[in-house]
Amino acid sequence: AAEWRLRAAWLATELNRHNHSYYVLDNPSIPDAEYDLLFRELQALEQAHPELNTPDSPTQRVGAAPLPQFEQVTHSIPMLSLGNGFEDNDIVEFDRRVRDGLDTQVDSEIEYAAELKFDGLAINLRYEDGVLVQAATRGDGTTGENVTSNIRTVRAIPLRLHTKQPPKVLDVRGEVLMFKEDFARLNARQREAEMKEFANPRNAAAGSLRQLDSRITAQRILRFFAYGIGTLEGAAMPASHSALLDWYSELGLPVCKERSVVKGAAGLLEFFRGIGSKRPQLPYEIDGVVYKVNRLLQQQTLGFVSRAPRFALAHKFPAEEATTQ
Ligand SMILES: NC(=O)n1nc(-c2ccco2)nc1N
Repeated sequence: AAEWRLRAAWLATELNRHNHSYYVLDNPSIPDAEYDLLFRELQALEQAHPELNTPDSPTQRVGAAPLPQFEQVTHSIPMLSLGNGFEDNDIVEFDRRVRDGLDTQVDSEIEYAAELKFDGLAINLRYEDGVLVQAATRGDGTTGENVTSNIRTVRAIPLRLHTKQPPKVLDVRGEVLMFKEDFARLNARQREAEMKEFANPRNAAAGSLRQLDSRITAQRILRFFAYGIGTLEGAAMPASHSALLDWYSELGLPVCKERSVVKGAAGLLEFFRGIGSKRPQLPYEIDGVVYKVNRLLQQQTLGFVSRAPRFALAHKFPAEEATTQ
C-alpha cells in the first residue's frame, strides 16, 4: 500500500486519540496548534485521495452542507422521561415504593446508582458494528429528529467505539450539553456579531443541535455524557447500571465521574446533599440528580408506569431565581 495510506491511517489514529484525551478524559495530550497541523495534513491527504474519506475519519467533524429539514426517526425502544421528587419525603416514598415493588424484606436496603441530572438535550446514538451511524433527539419519546450530521461535529462523541469486538447494534442514550464557560464565550461572540444571545446553556445546546447547517454546529463547543441504553444486539447486557457506565467508559464514551452506588433512602439523600454543595463549582449546569435501582433484574421487575420508569426518580433542586451568570 502506498505510504500516504499508512500516513493517513496514522494521522487518523493520532487525531482520534487526542480528541479522546481532550473531550472525554478532559486531559489534553497535544497543543492546539500541533493538532491543527496534523488535522490539515489529513484533510489534504483525503482531498488528494477521496477513498480515504471514511465515515469515522476525524476530518468528518467539520460539518457538511445544510439540510433542507430534519428527518424523523422512530426510536426502537422509547426514550422515557423521569418522575420527579422535590422534598426528602418524596425520596423516602420512592424507596418505599421500590421496596414494595420488589417485595424486599424490611431490614435489607436497595442498591441505587446515583448520578447528575444534566440540563441539556437527550440524544440517542446508534452504533452498528462499533461505527456511529445515526443520532436522534428524544422528541416526544417515540419519535425524534435525525441530527446525525450535527452530532458528528461533537468532538466528545466517538465516531467509532474503542473495541475490537463491538456489539452489532448499540443505542447509547445521553445528554448533549454546553459547559458554562463555553456558553459565556458563545454569547460574547453573538454580542460581537450583533446576533441574538442564548438565554441559558440548555437553549444554546438545543439551538446548536437543531442547526440545519452543521458547519455552524461545528463552531459550537458541545459536550456529551452517556447515561442510558436502548437496543443492544450481539453483546450481553451489563447486570447493573453502574456496570453499564463502566462499560461505556471502556468503549470510549464520556461518562460523568460524579456518580456513586449508594444504599437505601439515606444513601440517596446523602448523595443529593453532597452534589448540592458541589453544584456551584461544576463546569456545567445541572437541575438535580437521578437515582436508578442499580440491578438490572430489579429494574425489570419494577418496569414502568405510564411513561416513566418505576425504578428511577429525578430529585430536583429548588428552582433558583434567574441565574446570575
Ligand atoms: N437528564 C439526565 O441527566 N438523565 N436522564 C436520565 C434518564 C432518563 C431516563 C432514564 O435515564 N438519566 C440521566 N442522568
